[in-house]
Amino acid sequence: MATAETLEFRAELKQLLHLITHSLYSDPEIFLRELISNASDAINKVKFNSLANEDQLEGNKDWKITITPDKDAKTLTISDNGIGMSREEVVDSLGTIAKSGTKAFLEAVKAKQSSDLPGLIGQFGVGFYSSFMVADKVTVHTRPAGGAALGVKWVSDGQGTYTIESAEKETRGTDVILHMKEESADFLEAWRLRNLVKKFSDFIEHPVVLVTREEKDGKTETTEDTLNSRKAVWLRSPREVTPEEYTEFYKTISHDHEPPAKVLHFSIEGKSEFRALLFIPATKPFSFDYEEQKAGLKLYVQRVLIMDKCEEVLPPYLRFVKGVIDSADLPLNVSRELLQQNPHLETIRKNVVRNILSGLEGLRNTEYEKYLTFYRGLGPVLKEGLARDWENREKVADLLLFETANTEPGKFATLAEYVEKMPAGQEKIHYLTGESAEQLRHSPYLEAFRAKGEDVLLMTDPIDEFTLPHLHEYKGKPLQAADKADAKTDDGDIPADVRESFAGLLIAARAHLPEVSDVRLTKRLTESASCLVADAGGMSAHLERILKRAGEAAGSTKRILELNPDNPAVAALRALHAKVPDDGRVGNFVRLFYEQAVIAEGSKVMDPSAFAKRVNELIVSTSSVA
Ligand SMILES: Nc1ncnc2c1ncn2[C@@H]1O[C@H](COP(=O)(O)OP(=O)(O)OP(=O)(O)O)[C@@H](O)[C@H]1O
Repeated sequence: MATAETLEFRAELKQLLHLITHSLYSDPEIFLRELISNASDAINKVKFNSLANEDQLEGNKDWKITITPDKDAKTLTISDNGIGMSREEVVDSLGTIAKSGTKAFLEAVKAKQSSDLPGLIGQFGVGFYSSFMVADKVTVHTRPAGGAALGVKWVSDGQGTYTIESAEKETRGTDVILHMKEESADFLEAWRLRNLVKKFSDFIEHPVVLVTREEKDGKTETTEDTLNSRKAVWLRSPREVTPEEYTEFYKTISHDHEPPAKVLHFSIEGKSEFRALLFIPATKPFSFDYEEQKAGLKLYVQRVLIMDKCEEVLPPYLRFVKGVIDSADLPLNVSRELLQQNPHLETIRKNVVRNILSGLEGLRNTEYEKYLTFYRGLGPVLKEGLARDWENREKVADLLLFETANTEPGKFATLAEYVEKMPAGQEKIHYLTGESAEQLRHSPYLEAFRAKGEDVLLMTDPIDEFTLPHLHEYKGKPLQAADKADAKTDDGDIPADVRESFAGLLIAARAHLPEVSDVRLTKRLTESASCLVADAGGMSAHLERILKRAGEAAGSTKRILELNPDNPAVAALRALHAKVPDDGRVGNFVRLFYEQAVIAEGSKVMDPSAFAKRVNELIVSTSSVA
């Protein structure tokens, strides 16, 4: 049998423990919520396993989580008769940290001011390790089903190493023994524990029992007192549940430190019966950028937890939603494969999606500021639905917000509002993508639309380039990129004589500019001299920049240079070319029109010093005083 071994925590865990033990955590009391939640999960796991193999229970199914304070020994013990852990599981679970984004999270923490740290760590959710906020030593004594000899003891002071040794344990399950720090001694008071369980863990479905011992007449009297009301929140009537109870439940399942923006609590009856309790977060959780986020809800079948993250009931673009589904119809011993084919699941999923989307709509209509905060963080995730949820894409589109050429900076319009304000004769929804709304507002592409009184959506999320094309149209109006070729705004309306007079210049310009696929006249511009447009099916300049930044070999697609024949500079160049076709300046000036257009679309000119030289030559040639 293996004896005591001292092992090192994995590097990331060491750093995390360092942060925790240096009391950067604002809320040490949450350790109790985390440990009770782990104990409850452990009971759910063995309960689930026993569906297939009752031997696992070893006759021990009087489900219970006990909290035992011992003021003399200064310990607080949280015990469960759950699944327990084998030696390997202890090393895997308590010596390493499984969260995928821990490294990135720690990098981010390093870059922040120390005053921001408590909030950040709280949001990341440190689970078991939060014990070290209140204890200077933690002992875990645990064993899985299979007999006392499988017992294992894990001990650590959270400083970098832990020891692990075999230690017989009579009953299956886990004892977590916290050796409390001096300043955390008040967590050994019964009243304190009572209040905390009521506050954090009232809804835990298994009894949370406070065990106190008192010396009376030379004898030790033990009292057991169940502290929680054990009513699963989702099974209660929404009228009976207080906002605080919802919030505490949400915090337990999400690790979020803020209350949710919206609670959706509903039940469906009929062919498929189920209850759902879903939460929409107030902001993008900090961990969203650092951990892989899988969509999923807790799936209960008749109050037994079947799956902690059932992906089948929630599409990936709604992965920010947390919550519970409790179904009456699914079989208890369902496997993931069988589950996928179960028709009830499809009904659940459809209902869940419909309720979330209308919940978001309700939030937008009644609590706009809250919606805005949610949307600023999670709008880009929601937008994935345009591409991924064909059936609901118009509903997703209803929820989107855009700045437009006409909105005040920082204010938004919905697509429905945009369409409502479209003047008679406007057939398409125009949009322009780029880095910032401010930059786009100055774009020459807006000129002709402005002149016609038509508005343009300004899209600044990188994901817009990928998701918007999937929408195709909204309320029967096709979407059209303002910087892409469109028959309406192209040179069709230009009088034949104007075209004829420019023909020579256009031929010369094409010869001077191998980087464009064509040079032509346009009605798109009313003030500027030139702009670049992509072919109808081509890639916009913005998308090309995004792909290049992401290291994708996008290559450069050639765009079309459009010249505004009414612009005085373009007209002057036409006159110069008509008079002296081989004047050396023609090539330079054509290139300047091209470079202006490159700058206007938000890209960089290839050779800035040559550009400056051309401008300077122009200044010299036109500044001579007669
Ligand atoms: N009481 C327990 N019984 C059995 N296993 C446990 C117990 N407590 C912790 N574990 C194991 O240790 C792992 C790590 O626990 P920890 O609280 O750090 O994270 P978690 O519970 O997996 O994640 P989260 O806190 O985000 O829910 C758990 O996933 C579980 O496998």
